[in-house]
Formats: sequence, structure tokens, C-alpha cells
Amino acid sequence: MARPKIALIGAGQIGGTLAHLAAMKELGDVVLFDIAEGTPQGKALDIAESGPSEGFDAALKGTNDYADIAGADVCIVTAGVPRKPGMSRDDLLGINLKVMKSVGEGIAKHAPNAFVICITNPLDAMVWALREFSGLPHEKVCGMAGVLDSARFRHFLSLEFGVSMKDVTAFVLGGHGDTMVPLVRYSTVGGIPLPDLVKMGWTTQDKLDQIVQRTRDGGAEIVGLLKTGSAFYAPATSAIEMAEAYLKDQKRVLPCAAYVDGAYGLNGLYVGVPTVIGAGGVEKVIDITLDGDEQGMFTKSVDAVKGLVEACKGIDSALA
Ligand SMILES: NC(=O)C1=CN([C@@H]2O[C@H](COP(=O)(O)OP(=O)(O)OC[C@H]3O[C@@H](n4cnc5c(N)ncnc54)[C@H](O)[C@@H]3O)[C@@H](O)[C@H]2O)C=CC1
Ligand SMILES: O=C([O-])CC(=O)C(=O)O
Repeated sequence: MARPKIALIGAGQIGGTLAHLAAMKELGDVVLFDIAEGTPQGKALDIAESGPSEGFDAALKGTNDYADIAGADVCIVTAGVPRKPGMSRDDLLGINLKVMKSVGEGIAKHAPNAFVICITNPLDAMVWALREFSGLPHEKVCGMAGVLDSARFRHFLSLEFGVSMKDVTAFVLGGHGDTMVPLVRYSTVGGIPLPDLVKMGWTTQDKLDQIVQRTRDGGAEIVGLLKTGSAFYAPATSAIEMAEAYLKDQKRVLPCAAYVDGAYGLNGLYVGVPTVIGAGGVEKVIDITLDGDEQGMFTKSVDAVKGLVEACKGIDSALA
């Protein structure tokens, strides 16, 4: 049986890391696409040359021609611009919206049956725009953010509790911005919800509040340290987890920016929610019950995403 084909649209920091991870995990053959001439070709060759030592079987190709993504099973989109210190993700909206238009058209023409994972920021608005420009079914287009934000939350919690990251679960909902909602009540250590761990005296509410804020600021913390761009190892790993769930029909329960129509009282909006990802793409949106405080934070985050979607419509009349 032929290997799956994975198209990576954008061969920058995340794109290159995605290609390396996909090859090392033997998820399929990889095509790296970018408008920069030489970059995707150079990265594809470099990674292919790591194959003999690593021992993976995967073909890698770099290209500047959308025709080479033909028939891709998965497309992961990182094309666009990352932020620099002092910028918010939302500052990227105008420039990256134009990129989503050409990427959406390229995918629609050459890989209309792919499962598409958007990473480009500002994430929730960009995945909405990419879906609009591509015209693909909503369940086949989603955005990566919740897996990353939840992984950051889990990492910080594991440091606080001094336990393995494997034993920490966490969910972060809402838009991938300053208003994201780390859900303390639905996050656990060894199955014990965080509020119970406060009652048990293993941590304090104050420490949890600080971890929640560090999670919300997780992207900015890395931007401040790197200075020339944003995080790429953990973002790439998170998207690969989603791609693998689709390719292997794993039915993973993963938070992602999914099209929510009906659940959470929403009427057709891309925003971070828990989902089930399998061979059908985003097969289910899990409509968890939120208490008053959680609902208030989620509504604020949803409103921020709605504002960005309206801004997109203002910039490109084809979206209005
Ligand atoms: N959703 C999330 O959780 C995260 C999102 N991001 C976002 O991911 C995006 C990519 O980040 P990096 O890989 O670090 O950036 P990068 O600058 O290293 O790579 C972006 C690549 O896109 C290419 N590109 C630009 N316009 C293009 C077009 N029209 N078609 C094809 N390729 C094009 C550039 O040549 C460049 O190689 C940024 O928007 C960043 O903000 C970054 C981290 C996490
Ligand atoms: O912060 C950024 O600009 C990149 C990003 O979305 C993240 O790392 O969460």
C-alpha cells in the first residue's frame, strides 16, 4: 500500500520541524512547499540525508509548485509571518490573511480531499478564512492551538507537582490569544482534579493562578526569549499529534480550533474546543458543561475571535 502523503505549506521554522518529525515517525512521504526558492528544497534534502542514520523510510521533496501537493492526505499550513517581541498575534492578521487566500486556493485545486491543519496566526481567524477560501468541508479543516496550549499547561503543572507530564491532563479552550481559557476544573494530576489538589494542600490557588497566567502568556514568553520569531518545536509536535490521529483513525480526544455550529450556543464559528479526531477529520465537538466563571471567560474569548473574523471580512470583501 502506498504511503500517505503529507503536504507542509510553509517551510520555515515550524514547517521544517514538521517535516523532520513526520519523517522520523514514518507518518508518510513529505512534500514541503514554500514561496521562498531553495528553502523547501534545501530542508527536504537535509532531512532526507538524516534518513540513513535514523533509519526511516519516507521520501521528502521540496517545491515551489502547488502541483506537487496533488492528492495529499494531510496539509499542515504554517505559511505566513510570525510575530516579533512587542507584537500581538492579532497584528499578523492583515498580512497572513492574504497568505491564507493563496494557500486556500492551492489546496482546493490540488488537494481537496486532504485533512487540513492550520497553524498560522492569529489562529482562529486564519483557520476560518482558510476554510472559506478553500471551500473544503468544515470537518476536514481545523486549527492547531489547544494541543499546544494544553501541553504548556501540563508542563508547568508537572513542574509544580514534581510528577511526570504523562500523569497530567489539561484542557485549554477558547481562542488562541490572550483570552484563552485554561480549564482548571477539568485538568488533573493522576486523575485528581486541580481544585481537589488545592484542598489536599499539594498546591495553592495562588500558584495555580500563576500557572494559568503563564500558560496564557506561553507564546509571548518564547517570543521574548527567541527575539527573532516564535515557538516551533512544541507547535510542530502538537500538529503532528493531530495529523497522526487522523491518519491512523485514532479517535483522539484533542482540543483544537474546530467549526462549532450548535454546541456551546455558537452559530458557525472556529474556536478552540475539545474534539474527537479520527479518519473523518474532526468527528465530534465535545460540548462540556461550563460553570459561570468558565462560561464568562469562554464568552470573552469567543467575542475576541468574532472581532477578528469581522476584521477579515472588512479586509477582503470575498469573505463578507
Ligand atoms: N497556532 C499556534 O499555536 C502557533 C502558530 N504559529 C504561527 O505559525 C506561523 C509560522 O511560524 P514559523 O514557521 O515560525 O514562521 P517562519 O517565518 O519560520 O515560516 C513561515 C514560512 O512561510 C513562508 N511563506 C510566506 N508566505 C507564503 C505563501 N504565500 N505561501 C507559502 N509560504 C509562504 C515563508 O517563506 C516562511 O518560510 C506564524 O504565523 C506563527 O505566528 C507559531 C507557533 C504556534
Ligand atoms: O506566540 C506566538 O506568536 C506563536 C504562538 O502562537 C505560540 O507559541 O503559542
